Amino acid sequence: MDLPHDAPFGVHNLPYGVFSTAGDPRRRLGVRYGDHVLDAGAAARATGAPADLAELLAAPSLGPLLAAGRPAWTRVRAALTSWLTDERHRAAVAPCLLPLADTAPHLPFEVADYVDFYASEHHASNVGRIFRPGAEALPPNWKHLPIGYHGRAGTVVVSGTDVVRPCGQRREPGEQAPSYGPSRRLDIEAEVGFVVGTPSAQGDRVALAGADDHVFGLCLLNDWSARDIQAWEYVPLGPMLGKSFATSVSAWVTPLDALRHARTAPPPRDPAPLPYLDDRAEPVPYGLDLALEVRLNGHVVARPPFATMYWTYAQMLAHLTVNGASLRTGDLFGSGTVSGPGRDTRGALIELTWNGEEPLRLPDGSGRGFLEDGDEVAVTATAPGPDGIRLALSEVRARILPARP
Ligand SMILES: O=C(O)/C=C/C(=O)CC(=O)CC(=O)O
Ligand SMILES: [Ca+2]
Ligand SMILES: [Mg+2]
Repeated sequence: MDLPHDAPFGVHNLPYGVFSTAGDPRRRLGVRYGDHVLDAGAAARATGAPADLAELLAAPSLGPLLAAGRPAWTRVRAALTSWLTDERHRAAVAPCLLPLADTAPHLPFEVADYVDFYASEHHASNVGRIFRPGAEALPPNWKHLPIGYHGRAGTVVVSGTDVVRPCGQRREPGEQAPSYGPSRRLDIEAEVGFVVGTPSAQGDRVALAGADDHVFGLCLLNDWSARDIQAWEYVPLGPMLGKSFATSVSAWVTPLDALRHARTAPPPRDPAPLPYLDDRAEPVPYGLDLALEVRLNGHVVARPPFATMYWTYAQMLAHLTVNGASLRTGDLFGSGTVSGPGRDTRGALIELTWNGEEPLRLPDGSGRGFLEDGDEVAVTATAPGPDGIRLALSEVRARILPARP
């Protein structure tokens, strides 16, 4: 099957996922190729791939490939490229390409630990002003370390899974006591999620230059946030039930190897961070020029630029492990909401509508401060590829269902 050279999910991209079909409910590893999915295990068998590669690709999850480490990632990617482009393999591989529309996506890997950072200066400043009026927009530690919190790995769901409006305690301004009920301020957070492959030993630290030995790739992530539950519960220990009810990730994980052309210098840091976070002398820049788009009911409401993120994934990983905490295969860390400087580049409704005070107008004439039942949110992104082409990151999309009675 031939795809144009500049296809967004063409041979320069090759994101990984797990799928099944109506006719075959077994979970299988797939590689997205245009509007098709390559059944990777079947392709390995059809092409007579080396036994170790074939075994990694025959797994029902990305886990074994993630754990196999960077040399295996490189070999598998080279093999996939050759199977999809080399005349010798095309006839054998053709039956392994299934229409994407005939496949059902599953969570591509078992999420081990989930951490969410807070790495956009614009986002942190905006929510600081909203949540803490009268105080400094950024807390005093913000420019010295990538702030984050440990989230709930078990509620990470794959794109397309509906999200039920959470219930919880909330206290609105002016109310004396909290009440229990459905969140009235249900929000999105458009983020990039980084997937850890190679584990690290407890006690070890991962230096900036080690990040690419551990990080396999990335997905798009929506950290659903119930702002009313959050605001009441999170002082002083941080997010809990306001964010733990669901976090959505895209079905396809883009390998870091596909994003070589998206590498860019992060913004200048002032003050200079401590040496373990100081990336000024690093040979490769760890910033990534990803252009995100957020759609609400099909209508673009924001275009957040990932290149403006203050902290990079290498700094987040260095910070995560600087106390000797170990990494496990399948660890997922979110960048934090991606917001740029402009109003229409903000990755959360709380910023786009300034806490609901300035509702968005949708083309159907309705307004939105926060999400309504039935709303559908999709986050997509593109990145520079070779020869000026743009690669696509797979979308993360979900619809809001009413709270359970
Ligand atoms: O500043 C606060 O009090 C709250 C911030 C957030 O809710 C953002 C968060 O979860 C981290 C992020 O996505 O940037
Ligand atoms: Ca978040
Ligand atoms: Mg969440």
